[in-house]
Amino acid sequence: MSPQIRVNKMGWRISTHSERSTNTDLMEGPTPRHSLLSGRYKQSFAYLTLRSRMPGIMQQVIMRVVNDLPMLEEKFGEEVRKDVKQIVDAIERLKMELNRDRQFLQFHGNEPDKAEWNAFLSELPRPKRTFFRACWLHAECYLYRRIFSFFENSRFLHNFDCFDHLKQEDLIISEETMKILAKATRDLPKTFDNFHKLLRINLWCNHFEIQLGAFTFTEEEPQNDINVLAKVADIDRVLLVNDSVLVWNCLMKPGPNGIVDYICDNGGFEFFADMVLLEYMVDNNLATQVRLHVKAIPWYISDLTRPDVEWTINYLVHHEDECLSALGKKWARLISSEKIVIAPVSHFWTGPQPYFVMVESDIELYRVLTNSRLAIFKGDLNYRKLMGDYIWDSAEEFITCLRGFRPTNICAMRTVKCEVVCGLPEGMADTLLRNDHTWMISGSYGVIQYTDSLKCSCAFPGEENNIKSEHWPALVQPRSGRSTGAQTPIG
Ligand SMILES: O=P(O)(O)OC[C@H]1O[C@](O)(CO)[C@@H](O)[C@@H]1O
Repeated sequence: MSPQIRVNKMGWRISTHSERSTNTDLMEGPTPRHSLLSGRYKQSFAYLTLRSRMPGIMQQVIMRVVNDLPMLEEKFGEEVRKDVKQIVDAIERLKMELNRDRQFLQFHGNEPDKAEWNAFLSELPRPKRTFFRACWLHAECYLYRRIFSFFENSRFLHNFDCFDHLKQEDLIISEETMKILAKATRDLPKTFDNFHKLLRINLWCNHFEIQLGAFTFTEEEPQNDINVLAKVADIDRVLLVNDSVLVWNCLMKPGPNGIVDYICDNGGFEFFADMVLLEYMVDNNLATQVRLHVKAIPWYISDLTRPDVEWTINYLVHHEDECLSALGKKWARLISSEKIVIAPVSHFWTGPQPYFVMVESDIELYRVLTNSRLAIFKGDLNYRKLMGDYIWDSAEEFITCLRGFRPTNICAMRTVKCEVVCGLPEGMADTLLRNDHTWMISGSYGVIQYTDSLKCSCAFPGEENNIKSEHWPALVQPRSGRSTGAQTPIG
C-alpha cells in the first residue's frame, strides 16, 4: 500500500502507511454495542489510531528531538547526543512493539507512578495485555506513558516536553481570537445568559479548529461588545445535550462550599477559553475558588501541564497588546490570591483507569473532589474515562454510565471525538448516523451533561459515612434523571 499523508489535529503531517499486521485476532466491522472500545475492531477509530495515528505521532516525536539536537547541544553539551540517540531508539522499538501487537511491558526506571502502572498491567487478563486486544483507553494511555518514560529516564532530558511547541504555537496563532474574546468578556454582568454563552464558547473550543474560524469578524462588526458572544448561537446547533441550566443552578445554590474542580484538557487556545470562563465564575462568586487539575506529564499531545499554565500566563503578561497583557496580569493575580489554584498534581489523571475506580485506586484524589461544589470534566478523553471507554446505549442516562462515580456534582463538557456517548434522546444517534457517518469522530457535535451527587449516601470503602448531610443542605437531592432541558435558571 502506498503511503498516505494526513494532517492531524495539531497540524502535524502523519504518514498513514500500513505495515502487515501479525495480529490474527482482529475483527472486521465496528465496535459492537456494549463493548469496550478496542483496536480489535477494524472499523473503529481505535484501530485507526493504533494502526496509523500513533506511529505517526511517534515519528513526529523523533523528528522533534532530532531537529532540536543543535539547540540541546548548546544547552547541555555534546553528551546530550547520547540521550537523543537512546530516546530515538526506544521510540523505534515502541513503534515495532505496537505494529506487532506485543505484550505491554512493565516500567523499570524512575517513573514516580511506576508501582501503580505495573500493578495495573499485571492485573490485566493476559489476552488483554496487547495493544490491539486491550481496551483502547489502556493501550493509548500506555503509549503516551511509555513515550514520556524515555525522556524521564534520560540524563538531561527528564523534563523535556516533546509537545510544548505545539501547545505554544496554538496559542500564538490565536492572537486575534484572543483579543476579541478578551474584549468581549470584560465586566460581563452575572446572568445565566452570559454564563451560558461562555460555557458554549468553552465547549466549542474543544473542537480544535475553532480558533481558526469560528470567531472571525469583518472590520465593520463591533469587536468589543456582547454581540461577539451572541455569535456562538450560530455554532451550537449541534449541541446534542445541554444541561447548562443545571450547572448554573448548582453554582447558584446557597451553601458553605463554593469550590469548583476543573479537570483540564488541552493547553493552547483551549486553556485560554477555559480561563475566560473560570475568571467569570470567580469574579461573580459562582465559585469561591477554582482548582485546576492538570497533567503530571506531557499527555495526548496537547494536554495542559503546570509549565503550560505558567508559560501561558507569562506569555500574556508580556504581550504587546494592552488588553491581552492586562488579562494576563489579572489572571496572574487570580492565581497569586488563590482564587484559581493548580491542584496538587495527581498521576491518576495520566493513568489508564476509568473514573469509577478512583474511589479504590486513589482515595486521596477522590476525597479532594468530594470537597467541592462541582467538578467539571473537559474534553473527550475525560469523557471516555467517565464512561469507562464503553459503548453504552446512546440513550442511557449519564448518571448510570458513571457507574457510581459521584464524588460531587459532575459536569462533562466535550465535543464528540470517539464512539462513546450517552444521554441522547431515543433515536437521535441513528438519525445522526444516517446523515453523517463520521459524526462520532468529527468533533462537530457536543454535549454539556450534568448530574448531581448524593452526598448523604456516600461512604468511603471501609468507613462510616463521614460526610454529614447537614453540611450539604443545598446539595442533598433525590437522584436526578436525564435532564429535560425545561429547568429554569435560578436568579
Ligand atoms: O483533547 P480531547 O478532547 O480530550 O481529545 C482527545 C481525544 O482525541 C482522540 O485523539 C481522538 O478521539 C482520542 O485519542 C482522545 O480521546
